[in-house]
Amino acid sequence: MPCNIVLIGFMASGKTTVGRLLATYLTWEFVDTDGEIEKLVSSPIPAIFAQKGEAYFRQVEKEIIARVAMASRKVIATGGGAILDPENRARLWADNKVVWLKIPLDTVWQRTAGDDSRPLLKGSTREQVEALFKQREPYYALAHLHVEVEGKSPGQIAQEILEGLKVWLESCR
Ligand SMILES: Nc1ncnc2c1ncn2[C@@H]1O[C@H](COP(=O)(O)OP(=O)(O)O)[C@@H](O)[C@H]1O
Ligand SMILES: O=C(O)C1=C[C@@H](OP(=O)(O)O)[C@@H](O)[C@H](O)C1
Ligand SMILES: [Mg+2]
Repeated sequence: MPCNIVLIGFMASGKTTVGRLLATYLTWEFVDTDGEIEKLVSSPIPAIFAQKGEAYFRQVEKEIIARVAMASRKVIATGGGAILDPENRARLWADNKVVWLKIPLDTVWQRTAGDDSRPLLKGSTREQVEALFKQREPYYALAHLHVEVEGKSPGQIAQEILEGLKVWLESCR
């Protein structure tokens, strides 16, 4: 029976950072779908986008999600665009708890200034990123638990997730 916590949210909301910490608190395994993609393709994300394109990246992302969503007692950090695909959503939501790390767009911008690791931010204007943000928000809002990240440390956010999922977590022990 899958019993995973899935972190979703816009780029730089802290899915990877908070997910890793949350997994240590729970003594569960941590999986980052972007990390799994990089391992499978043996290439960093910017190189995958540059050499093979976004469509290829999404195809590999989908394969990885099909695999990890069936795991058990794992904290799964997704990439910010993973929830756009309806099959990904069906797999991530099935028997798992999905948590939205909700970040203001201004904070995304501050956190990623000078960071070249996210091709969709690097190659886009602020207006384009804002459009992506608004397009994705209704899908993030489908999460079981919404956590505002602004002004909180990764540890505080991880604690808030533990508190919010307390009853469900009892059934996963
Ligand atoms: N709660 C937080 N407060 C301040 N900085 C954070 C917080 N969470 C993450 N960060 C920083 O923001 C950046 C993006 O975090 P990351 O975990 O990679 O986000 P995501 O996986 O959602 O893209 C990193 O530099 C990370 O250290
Ligand atoms: O939002 C997106 O479409 C993407 C988010 C990235 O992950 P993070 O959300 O961890 O930055 C990574 O999957 C890729 O660059 C595409
Ligand atoms: Mg990440």
